[in-house]
Amino acid sequence: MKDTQGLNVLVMGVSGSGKTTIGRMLAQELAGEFIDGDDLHPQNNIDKMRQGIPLNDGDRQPWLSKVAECFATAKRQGKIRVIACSALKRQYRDVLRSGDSKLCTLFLNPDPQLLKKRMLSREHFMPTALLQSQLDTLESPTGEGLTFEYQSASGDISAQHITSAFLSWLLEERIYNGKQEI
Ligand SMILES: Nc1ncnc2c1ncn2[C@@H]1O[C@H](COP(=O)(O)OP(=O)(O)OP(=O)(O)O)[C@@H](O)[C@H]1O
Ligand SMILES: O=C(O)[C@H](O)[C@@H](O)[C@H](O)[C@H](O)CO
Repeated sequence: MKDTQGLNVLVMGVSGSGKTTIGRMLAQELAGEFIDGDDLHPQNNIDKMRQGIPLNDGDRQPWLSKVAECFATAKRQGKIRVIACSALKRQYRDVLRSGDSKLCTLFLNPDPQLLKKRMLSREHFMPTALLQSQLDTLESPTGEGLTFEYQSASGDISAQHITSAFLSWLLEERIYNGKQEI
């Protein structure tokens, strides 16, 4: 066992997949810090999405660098940090892993109908019309290291249940035991 405490978790998925809800819960359970990646977007990215225009690689690049830097800082300081960030493509996640090569990922992957229902019933800058472009852009992280996927295709599963399943996975995989890196 290492004597340094520290863990970085990426909670990823398309819009409405539950990143903020579950990321916040997870950070609380881990007694760590939560950052919503949406708060790190430059204003022009928010404006673009608000207008119903999907972001492109160039728009996301400075934003991903910021998120990677947040992971790198936590790593240096031995902190526990959970960041909600869509991280839709493999190349985006590679940028994030440049901040911490041992980054753990929770991939939230609900059924598109459920996503649509959730997005229609909330107040948010992201229009529901952008959901399809999010789904089209998504490259599954399955098979990438230190990744746990939660697919709730058969219906809504509580955020608490998903959070607990991820915490159990961290323990089973001997990644983190609630006190320190294993
Ligand atoms: N497991 C869940 N069960 C039921 N409702 C959920 C669950 N997770 C999230 N929600 C609800 O779905 C909506 C979207 O969740 P949330 O904002 O956490 O998603 P998000 O991935 O952060 O979205 P975005 O990236 O668009 O900000 C919210 O209204 C939230 O309360
Ligand atoms: O990469 C992207 O296209 C963005 O990060 C979006 O995913 C939104 O920020 C988020 O979902 C807010 O609804």
